[in-house]
Amino acid sequence: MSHALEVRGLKKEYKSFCLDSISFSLEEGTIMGFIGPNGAGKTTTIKAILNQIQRDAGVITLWGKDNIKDEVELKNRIGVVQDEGHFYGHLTLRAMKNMLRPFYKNWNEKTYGDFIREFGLDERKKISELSKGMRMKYSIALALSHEADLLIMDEPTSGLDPLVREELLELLQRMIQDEHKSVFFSTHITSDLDKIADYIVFLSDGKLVLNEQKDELLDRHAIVKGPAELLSETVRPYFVGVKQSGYGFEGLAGDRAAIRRALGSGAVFERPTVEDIMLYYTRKENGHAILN
Ligand SMILES: Nc1ncnc2c1ncn2[C@@H]1O[C@H](COP(=O)(O)OP(=O)(O)OP(=O)(O)O)[C@@H](O)[C@H]1O
Repeated sequence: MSHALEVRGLKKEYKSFCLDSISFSLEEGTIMGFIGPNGAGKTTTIKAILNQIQRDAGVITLWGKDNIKDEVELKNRIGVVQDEGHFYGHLTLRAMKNMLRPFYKNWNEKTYGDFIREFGLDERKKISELSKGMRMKYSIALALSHEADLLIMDEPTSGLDPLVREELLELLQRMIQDEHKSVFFSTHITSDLDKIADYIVFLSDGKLVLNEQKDELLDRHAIVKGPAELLSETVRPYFVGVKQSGYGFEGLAGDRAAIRRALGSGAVFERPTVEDIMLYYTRKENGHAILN
């Protein structure tokens, strides 16, 4: 299996934050969701991959090529969507597109036009006149119009209405039907990942907490509900975190088979969502694994 992206030992230190030697890789033909609470280091990682910030240590390769040394060649193969969007506000959408177009070897004007129509964008408008969602759509239209092999997107679905969000997710799934295309995107909308992600990378406070195939991650864990008396000192270590109420407890266990054996039929076992995983692990990382 070849890798579209490999990040090895990436470090970046700011005054009050440290991206702590993180490593992960993205296989061609797959979608990787990049999650973590505010300030976890997702944007910092994405900026390092795109060589927009200087890293302190580590190696980043795309299809085996160095992201700095081979930057010019690689840029043609990457579609980027970032919140900031490096656009000039005083230009119209058409003028901005005409300015960017010559930088891409495989620019496809028809694909671009189709997206502009599909997203209901008016090319005569100035960039500064766009709403947040429209700006995101414009950014996505540009990123998808030069036959990129890898999309790197920082919260692309934030600001999109539910219908367009759904369309984008479908589009990403269609894109990876071509087994050489891949998608890496950060999001806080974890339900998007339940729908389309193949892999999940989870950062918290600059540290890599989870890096796993989504289905394995969800199969391995279990949401467990039961009466308070079941939650003995012997079973507590099985849990990533537990919430207690007057009626009983709910917790996330990291080993579904083991917790089933330990608790037997007295408890209910459910498949977690990506959101459950993220919430429980975030609390654990913050030292709040047990909530009363
Ligand atoms: N230029 C900078 N100078 C100093 N600190 C920075 C700089 N850029 C980011 N940071 C800090 O790095 C940390 C990680 O920020 P980052 O934007 O990567 O997080 P994130 O996971 O993308 O968060 P969010 O979900 O809120 O977008 C934060 O504590 C932030 O304040």
